[in-house]
Amino acid sequence: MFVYKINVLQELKGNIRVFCRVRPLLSNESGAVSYPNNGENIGRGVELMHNSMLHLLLLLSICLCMILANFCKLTFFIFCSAQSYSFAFDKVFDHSASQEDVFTEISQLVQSALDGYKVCIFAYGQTGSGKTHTMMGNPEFNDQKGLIPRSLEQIFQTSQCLMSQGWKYKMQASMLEIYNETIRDLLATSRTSIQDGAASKYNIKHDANGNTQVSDLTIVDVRSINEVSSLLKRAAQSRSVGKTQMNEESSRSHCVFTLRIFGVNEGTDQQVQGVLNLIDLAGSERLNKSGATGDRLKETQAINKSLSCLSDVIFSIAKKEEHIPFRNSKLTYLLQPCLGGDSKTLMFVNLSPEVSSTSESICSLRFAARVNSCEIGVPRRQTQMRSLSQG
Ligand SMILES: Nc1ncnc2c1ncn2[C@@H]1O[C@H](COP(=O)(O)OP(=O)(O)OP(=O)(O)O)[C@@H](O)[C@H]1O
Repeated sequence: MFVYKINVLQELKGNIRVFCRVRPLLSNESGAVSYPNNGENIGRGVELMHNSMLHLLLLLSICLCMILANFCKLTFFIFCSAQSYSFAFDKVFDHSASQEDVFTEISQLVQSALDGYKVCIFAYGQTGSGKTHTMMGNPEFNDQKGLIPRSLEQIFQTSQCLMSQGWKYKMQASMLEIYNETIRDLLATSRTSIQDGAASKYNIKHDANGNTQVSDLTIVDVRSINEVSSLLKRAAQSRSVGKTQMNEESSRSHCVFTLRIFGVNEGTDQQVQGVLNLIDLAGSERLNKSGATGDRLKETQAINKSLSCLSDVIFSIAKKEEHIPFRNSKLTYLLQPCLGGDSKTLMFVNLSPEVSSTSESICSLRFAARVNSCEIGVPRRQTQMRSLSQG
């Protein structure tokens, strides 16, 4: 099949792949991120320089002694005090990477959903680090479109091309957010139904094949990119967004877009069933830095709690523990087939390059390194002959 080579490579690996993206500096603060320019980590490595408080205190006391003993050594100690942290992932995009550059790297992974794989791509990172820019971007402008609109365009274009080989596809879209540990249907037709239904509806269930159903969630048949674009617009208007000290337009929820793809080849009777999950997680943030109070505080606590559950799940998978605490939050339970099943899963870790974000970036990178080391099941194509499924 057309992306056979890539599929085989990913199947052999069985790990969650991680791409890192560093956004450009938005303020005139200086940056703390650099990239290796030689060796095997070109294009894969990222380095952060960090002066921790503990480090500075230690340095100050050493320096005081050094001033008394030998003034010249002071500069040497100041230089040595900044610690460098190096990480390597499957791919690192620096501040100059365009939306198109990023999409080019994932386009074949997206395509494999048409081949019958479950594909899951999610963005993780500190608030304001560029997750929404990476996943959604600004769909109104060609050069600013993010992964979600680009992926959908590609899926529709390719499915059209495959018609000449006998393939016919049916696609269904749904979109939800997890806000304060409650699921909201972003494609529900009125705002009331989004809020009313929250408590009692939307139970998450996984079947034996790892296919996820969320009860009562609106599922829309989509036949063209124009139909999907208007759904994305509708969903964007419903999403919980608020202004924080860290981001003018901060996503206060985890947002999950799902496209189910059913394909049948009229010539060979082969059937495939793929899923594409594209997820923009809410950003982690330090309460003292975000200055959150009232509703924002409650949201921040819910966001941090579910991200901490995600971290617990990743730790358990990495350590190959018998019990993986998927059920501890809605987010981890929803992501169970992507993290513990037979999906092709890719995580973007987004970074803010400012010096003031360094300790948060190091936390994100450590988490990402742990995710990268997780071995999940071998990706599996969902395919069968039409006669078998009918009989
Ligand atoms: N690669 C980039 N190029 C240009 N601007 C960017 C890039 N990444 C992010 N930005 C800008 O940085 C700001 C914050 O980005 P964004 O809203 O995507 O962050 P976020 O991680 O989704 O934050 P939150 O978790 O608070 O929702 C936005 O103004 C966005 O347009």
